[in-house]
Amino acid sequence: MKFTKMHGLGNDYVYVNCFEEDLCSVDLPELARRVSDRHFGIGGDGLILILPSERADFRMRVFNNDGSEAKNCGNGLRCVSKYVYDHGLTSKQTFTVETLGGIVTPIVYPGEDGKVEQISIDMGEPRFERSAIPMTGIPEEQAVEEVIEVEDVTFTMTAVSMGNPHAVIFMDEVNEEEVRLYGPKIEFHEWFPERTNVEFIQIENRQEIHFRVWERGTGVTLACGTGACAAVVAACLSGKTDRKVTVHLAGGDLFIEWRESDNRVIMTGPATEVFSGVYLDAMPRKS
Ligand SMILES: N[C@H](CCC[C@H](N)C(=O)O)C(=O)O
Repeated sequence: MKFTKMHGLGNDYVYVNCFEEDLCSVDLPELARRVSDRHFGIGGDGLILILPSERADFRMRVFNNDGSEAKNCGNGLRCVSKYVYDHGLTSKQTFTVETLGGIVTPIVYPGEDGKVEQISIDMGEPRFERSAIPMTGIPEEQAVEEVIEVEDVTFTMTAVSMGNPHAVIFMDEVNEEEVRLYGPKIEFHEWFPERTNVEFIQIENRQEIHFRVWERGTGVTLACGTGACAAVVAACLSGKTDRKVTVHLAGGDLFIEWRESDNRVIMTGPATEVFSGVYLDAMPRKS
């Protein structure tokens, strides 16, 4: 199986062009687990498929490294957008990509060599209602600056869906130890029947956020695009930032705007193609 290794600010995935590879009979969750293994496989935070779509120009499927399928992936969308333009699957600089969380609209910006350097993606509107996250166990219809408790420790949390679930935790100071300690406990918290991504944010000023993430189905990653969108929406909703914010992630910066005119979230940042290869190990077949 031919693959391409790409990353968005260090959030790295194994990409397969399914216009060329037929994975219809493959056990995709098992393939994601195998190729993501950084010792026995290719290595990555998961597997992303680039597919034809009947509703958009392309379709993206995302599998975390535990094999769970996700409904959206911001860093993945920027890499898919770069891939389809750089590899000639489209000559358009703006197009549509279907995800399980909805259809998004990337705009790619090629550099002097004609290869895409920056990508802006209209990620659509954030959603807060319980049913959209999904969330259970709270009386309110939305969780905005809700107090969430894990093992006698309480946090202030806002839940936002960007097609996938995010629990944004406001911290006075973000540290890696607390991300690793409390991330999984909140990911599996009883309020989130489908688990959740967990963003820990520290407000630097009205235009900057310090950000770390524990991703559902993967754990600590260097960046999370949908999480950065959710973090800006949560911070702005609480009056802590403006609508245009630079998010400082472990792997680099993303620029996020929660546009007042149409309530849509625009994510801008880079994408990198690292190498291509052929995966020679046995392909897991659907049982
Ligand atoms: N772990 C996420 C999927 C990947 C999202 C993240 N890598 C991004 O860039 O948005 C989930 O299960 O919803």
